[in-house]
Amino acid sequence: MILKREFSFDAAHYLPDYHGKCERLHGHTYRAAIFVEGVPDEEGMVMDFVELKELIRDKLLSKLDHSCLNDIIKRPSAEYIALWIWNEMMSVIDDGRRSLKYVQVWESPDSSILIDRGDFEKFSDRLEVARG
Ligand SMILES: Nc1nc2c(c(=O)[nH]1)N=C([C@H](O)[C@H](O)COP(=O)(O)OP(=O)(O)OP(=O)(O)O)CN2
Ligand SMILES: [Zn+2]
Repeated sequence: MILKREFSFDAAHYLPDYHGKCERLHGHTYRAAIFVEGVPDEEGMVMDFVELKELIRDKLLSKLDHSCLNDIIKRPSAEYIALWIWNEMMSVIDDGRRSLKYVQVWESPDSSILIDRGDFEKFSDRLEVARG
């Protein structure tokens, strides 16, 4: 079974080296979704939605909401934001019985990226995290 929790955050960003309006600082109300695959436990749950909500708040929203994403990720395209979210969440989701299945990030209601484990393994080395 695949469980999903969606959430949103407001953030500013600009795309370095992009030739067009997005190279200038601007903002989005991003939407994102975490998909967890697993089997129901003795309580009948793949994962407790309350636990997932708290992990999203502590691991993601505390850093992303009302941030400038370029302070966190050097090239904050939706693609790289999804890789960053995967990197933050995989260790707290994966426990042998359940695992992170997909991360989806919407930059606008009509534009989103969906990544899976294979994408993370292939492209995580391209993720440049801003430091300091
Ligand atoms: N594959 C990607 N393409 C683009 C990304 C991205 O993350 N991945 N990001 C951008 C910019 O961030 C840009 O802000 C998005 O612009 P747009 O799609 O035009 O969205 P708007 O909501 O600003 O659209 P309006 O029509 O201006 O309201 C570009 N490409
Ligand atoms: Zn943008």
